[in-house]
Amino acid sequence: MEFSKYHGLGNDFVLVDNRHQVEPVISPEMAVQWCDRHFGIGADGVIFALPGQGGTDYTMRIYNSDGSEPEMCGNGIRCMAKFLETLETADGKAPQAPHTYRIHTLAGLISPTLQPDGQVTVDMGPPYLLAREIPTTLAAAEDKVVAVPLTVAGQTWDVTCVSMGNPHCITFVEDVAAIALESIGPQFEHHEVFPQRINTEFIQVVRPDYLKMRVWERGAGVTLACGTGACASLVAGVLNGVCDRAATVELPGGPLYIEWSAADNRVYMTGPAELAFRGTRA
Ligand SMILES: N[C@@H](CCC[C@H](N)C(=O)O)C(=O)O
Repeated sequence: MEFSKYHGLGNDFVLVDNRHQVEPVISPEMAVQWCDRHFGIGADGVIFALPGQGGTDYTMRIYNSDGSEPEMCGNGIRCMAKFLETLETADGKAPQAPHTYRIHTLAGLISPTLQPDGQVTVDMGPPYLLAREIPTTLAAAEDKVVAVPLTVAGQTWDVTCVSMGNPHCITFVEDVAAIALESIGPQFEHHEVFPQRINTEFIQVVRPDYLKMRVWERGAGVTLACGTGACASLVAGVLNGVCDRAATVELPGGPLYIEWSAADNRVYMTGPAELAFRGTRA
């Protein structure tokens, strides 16, 4: 089976041309094998470019490296836009930048735009802020979860929860480098207050327009970048009054530019996506 390996700031994915059928061509169990960095191709997830639904151009589905299926992936959808550009070019229908794709995801319609400079800007839709939308039991169902105390590993953290279609728990800290992500991350991910598990971001506010972030991803562990996490963190920063509505979010793999528009309440993410290599998997 042919595949392409892409990454967005080191958050890496195996991309599969699945345009001929509506179900992913490999199972979640096979995705776990493909993602294995010693015995497989090595990736944070496997992404399938499927036929569109409900008037969209394409559908994106993704399996995390543990085989679970998240609703959305910000770095992944930038990679998918680049992958589609290559597939369409091979079909003799090369899109001219700026070009916007309408992509159906489990988080609804998401629209990435290929920019003339090679970057991809994604209309990530509105953030979801109510406890029932995250979901979490940290607050009453119709309340927002902003700077709510949560005890993890014997320490109390003031957390803010935001869904970008997938769930995120954000904590603002003095120094992101001091966080023991490998040990604390899994304890957030599997905490009983998060019935669908959670992605966990630690944020250091360098300036109101410049945030540093480290992430523990649900189903993937420590990754070099998380697009939905950067969007959720910017929204959390605004809700806590510690950052501007537009900011650069510096991740271990590099920077993303994020804006939460006051005009339309939607979050916009701009960043790179690169082909690493193509291959064939038996
Ligand atoms: N790395 C992604 C998010 C992938 C899904 C996440 N692990 C989850 O389970 O929600 C991104 O760039 O957004």
